[in-house]
Amino acid sequence: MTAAPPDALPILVDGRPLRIEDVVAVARAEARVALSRDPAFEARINRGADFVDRLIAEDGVVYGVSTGYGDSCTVAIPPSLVAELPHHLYAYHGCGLGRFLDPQETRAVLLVRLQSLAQGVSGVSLGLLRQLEALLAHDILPMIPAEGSVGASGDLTPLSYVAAVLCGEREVWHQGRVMPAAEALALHGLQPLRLRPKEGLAIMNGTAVMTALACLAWRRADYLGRLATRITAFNVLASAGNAHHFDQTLFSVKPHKGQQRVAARLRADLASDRPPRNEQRLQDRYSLRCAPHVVGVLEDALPWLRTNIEDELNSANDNPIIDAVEERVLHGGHFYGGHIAFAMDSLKNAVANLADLLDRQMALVVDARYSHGLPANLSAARGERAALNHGLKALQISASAWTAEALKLTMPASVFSRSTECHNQDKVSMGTIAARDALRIIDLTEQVVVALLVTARQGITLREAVSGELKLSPALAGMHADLAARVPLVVEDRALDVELRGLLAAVRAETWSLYADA
Ligand SMILES: N[C@@H](Cc1ccc(O)cc1)C(=O)O
Repeated sequence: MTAAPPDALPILVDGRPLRIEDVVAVARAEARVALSRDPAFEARINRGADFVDRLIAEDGVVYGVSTGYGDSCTVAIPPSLVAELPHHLYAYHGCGLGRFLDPQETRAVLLVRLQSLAQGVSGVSLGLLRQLEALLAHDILPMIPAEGSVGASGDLTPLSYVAAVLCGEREVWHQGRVMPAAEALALHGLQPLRLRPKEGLAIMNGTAVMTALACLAWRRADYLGRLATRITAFNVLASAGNAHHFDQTLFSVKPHKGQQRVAARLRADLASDRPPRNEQRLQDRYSLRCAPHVVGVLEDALPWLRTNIEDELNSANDNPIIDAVEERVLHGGHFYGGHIAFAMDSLKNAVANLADLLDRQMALVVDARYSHGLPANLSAARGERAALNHGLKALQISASAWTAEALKLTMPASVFSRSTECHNQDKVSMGTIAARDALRIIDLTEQVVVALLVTARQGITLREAVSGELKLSPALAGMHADLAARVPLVVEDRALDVELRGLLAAVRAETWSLYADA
């Protein structure tokens, strides 16, 4: 993937709120970023940086500007060395390890940091904002190691890689390869920055990495909730289940709005109207009957998760905050990512529960004891070849492995706060770890989802073979036909991994439009 096309929609950064969708569009290179050229905006930014300059000249001492950082704030830096200080900040934080953020994640980080600095209270120059804009415009992506942030004092270590690249140091991903940052800047006629006194802290002392990852996780979780709902509908039909578990009156007495929406989606998919006075089969197992109660937890959480994520996205999450209007320096802890930590720990739980729900549904549908007439392992082989073929047996085992791994990762990260940095940072959020866990759980849940898409493709066809043609709603018929085109019916045993990877790519691309209700 490369930079957004020049005619892509611009997302204006001028200090006004952005939404998760804006971050996702920039991450996916579907939109480009335009920093405001409005003179009032530019004046507001310059005023902050000018105030910091004046303050140093007039007062001599400003935390993090003419002192050491954090616990070292009692150390005064000699005036002749102050200019070197911000470069030391990113230099000694260059100790990140682990995987590198991928291009989508990195673009999201750049935009999220730009959005925070554009609030105009971080005391940075317009030149710094423009350099961030230029990295996005030319798709010059700092190689950012994912590990090494405690998520308070923000994402100091990973963001040191952004600071260094702005100054022409360390490495970037550009034009399909890793290259020195200086080379990439030169290719586009960009000058490395020389950071002004407060600018190292302003770039690094914030929550941009965890917030960027949270935006991407939220979007994928939203789609997973929809997929889990659609897959439940397929499994109800494949296993000759009871569509009336999702009855409107039934859900009118349980007022969770998201849960009601999931039930309504299932009603629409199953084209079910009023249940008869007495059902032939009274109650299906919980993984089918309680699907709205499981998917609904995510559905009801998504709006408040959005609020938390977007409030962080639109915040000045830096320290100190520079109030150039009242001419004050406000020392606080806005780099503390507690809301993102809690949001991501919660999202982990809700998404892993989707994996668990779907894994249990698959266990029912592949088991001839519970599937009401479907062949064992959903094998389509007939006659003497039936003995030879094992259908989806291994796929169900794999789905259980992916589910177990997702569930294992739901341990909250935010409760593992440690006192660090000589007890200055004695309570920290671990929000970046929570966000990374959330993404991993989402990866695993997407894998469970594609196993279930193969199950749905197989299960619906085999139900029709057993019970005659099903009257599928147009949405289900269309999606089943699409799945059938992607995955030929499994009759003779075959390796499914290539098809599964194809389905994974389709999930990541949000290929199927699912539910226009919200
Ligand atoms: N985040 C700390 C500053 C800090 C920066 C870098 C460090 O290595 C340590 C601490 C504060 O604002 O109080």
